[in-house]
Formats: sequence, C-alpha cells, structure tokens
Amino acid sequence: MTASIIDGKAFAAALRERIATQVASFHEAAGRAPGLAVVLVGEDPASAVYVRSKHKATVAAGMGSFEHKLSADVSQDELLALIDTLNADDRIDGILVQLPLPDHIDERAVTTRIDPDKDVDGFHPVNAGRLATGLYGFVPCTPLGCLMLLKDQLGDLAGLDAVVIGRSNIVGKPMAALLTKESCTVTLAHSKTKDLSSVVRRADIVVAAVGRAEMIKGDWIKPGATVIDVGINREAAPVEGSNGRLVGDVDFAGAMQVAGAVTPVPGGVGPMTIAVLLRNTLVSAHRRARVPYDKDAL
Ligand SMILES: Nc1nc2c(c(=O)[nH]1)N[C@@H](CN(C=O)c1ccc(C(=O)N[C@@H](CCC(=O)O)C(=O)O)cc1)CN2
Repeated sequence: MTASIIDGKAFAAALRERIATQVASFHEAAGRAPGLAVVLVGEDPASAVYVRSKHKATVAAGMGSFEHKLSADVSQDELLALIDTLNADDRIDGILVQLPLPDHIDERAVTTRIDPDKDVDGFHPVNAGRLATGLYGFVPCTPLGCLMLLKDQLGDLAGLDAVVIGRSNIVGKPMAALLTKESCTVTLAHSKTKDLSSVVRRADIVVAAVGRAEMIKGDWIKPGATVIDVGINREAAPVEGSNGRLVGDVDFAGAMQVAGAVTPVPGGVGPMTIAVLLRNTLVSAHRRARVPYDKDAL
C-alpha cells in the first residue's frame, strides 16, 4: 500500500487566495486594510526567514504589514513597551512576536502582554482558556492548519481515534483540544508515555509534534491512518557549507508504506502556519471593525 501525500503547500496557497479576495471586500467595507504587526528580536536565521515570509504573504494578501526588528540585547521592558504601543494602534488587528526569544526575555510575560483580541498567534492564556472551554477565540496557527488539512482529507472526524504526540502549549495541547471539539477520542502522548508504539498503532489520526527527527516509525502506524507531521528537523549537512536535509518527526518512507495519507516535510504543515496567520488576522479585522465575514470561505 502506498499512502497519498497531503499537499499542504497547495492547500495553503488556495487558502491565501481566498483570504486575498476577502481582504479586498473588507477594505471596501471598512475603508482600511487589515494590519498585522510582527516583532523579531535578534538575528536567529530561521526566524528571520519566517518573518520575511510572513511580510511577503501579508502584503500579497493586500494587508498592511508592520515589521519591528529589535536587536538581540533589547530589554524585556522595551519589548513590552512596544507591545503596549501596538495594542493601542487602531491600524493593527494582529500582533505576533516571533519565537524563540533570547534567553533574557520571559516568553510568558511577552505573550500575556498582547491584547487577547489582537493575539493572532493564539498563545495568550485567555485564548488558550477560550479554546479549552469551547469559547470563540484565536487558535494557534499550526494546529488550526493541521485541523484544516485533516478535515479536507477525512471530512467528519467524529468518533475517530486520534493521538497527538507532544504536549507543547503551541501545538500539542491546542491540537488535542481541537480534535476533542471535533468529537475524536484523543490521546495526548509525550516523553513519559509508556509503550508509545502501541498507542500510535490504535490511532486513525496521528499528529506528530515532538521535535525529534523520524522518531515515529512506519510500523507504528495503523494501516490506512492519516499522519500529520508537524516536525521540522534539519539533519547535519553532508558537506561543509551546504544545508542539511529537512525531515519531520515521522519516518516518511516507512509511513508511506502503511498509512492512508501523510503530510510531507517540507511542503506539508509548515506552509499552513503562515496562511492561518493571515486568516486569523483577517478574522480579527472583521471583529474589531464589526464587519461580518464569510466563515465558510476561511
Ligand atoms: N510567534 C510564533 N513563532 C513561531 C511560530 C508561530 O506560529 N508563531 N511557528 C514556528 C515558525 N514558523 C512561523 O513562525 C514557521 C515554521 C515553518 C514554516 C514553513 O513553511 N516551513 C517549510 C520549510 C521551511 C524551510 O525550508 O526551512 C515547510 O515545512 O514546508 C513556516 C512558518 C516557530 N516560531
């Protein structure tokens, strides 16, 4: 059996096109474009690439992009003061501080300073609480992107057995909450889970978000299962000066022999993160300007 490959890159491109159409309608109705502020602290090369991609995608969708690049030694107080300014700026509907932050800055202090109603990353405890209790709020981009791919692949998820491997606040926990909301039977597995391979073997849906290259083996997968690989791990470069291969948390070749469908790395979940960020920003703009929007198109 050979699984089908879930093309996250194509799905994300189509979502960004639908968003651009709705941005134009919003602009007409509200007299302004939705605005996204992205804050980058320091020079982490991967973060710089992601922030550049966010800027390009924001502008391409017709939104206003407000970039703030701060030096690696900026103080926490200066960063919090910038967030206060962005919270008060009416042109800005969404605020995102790129993670990871330098060690001297407390990530929790930063994410909780963002106005929950502009928190398009969905990392504020108020939004985590809203998701956990079934209230309307912002959902973190990566897990919401995974859910969109799963629903596109499988339709109704009710009654399916799902395992989420990894319990981070950014991916694992919100993913488990989203799947619970879809009436899946959810297991949230982690580094202390006993006999992980048996837990994975029971699942119709596997979401791997552990951050360990190719940890989930092909023979752990239930035949026909849908596998969503959130991991982005760079292998050591084969020759000095070149880039190592990107691999996910799942042994892709092994999973392809058994699963029904698998997301690749790259080109699976990753591109959904930025497309959903635009979606959350557009939704925020509509809510803040009290302009109704077409939920089904997003
Ligand atoms: N404030 C936030 N910080 C971070 C988030 C986040 O959602 N909010 N997520 C990640 C980084 N990230 C976006 O910020 C991101 C990661 C990966 C991709 C992506 O498209 N990946 C490509 C491969 C890219 C490559 O070649 O390296 C893929 O998987 O196809 C987009 C965005 C951490 N920080």
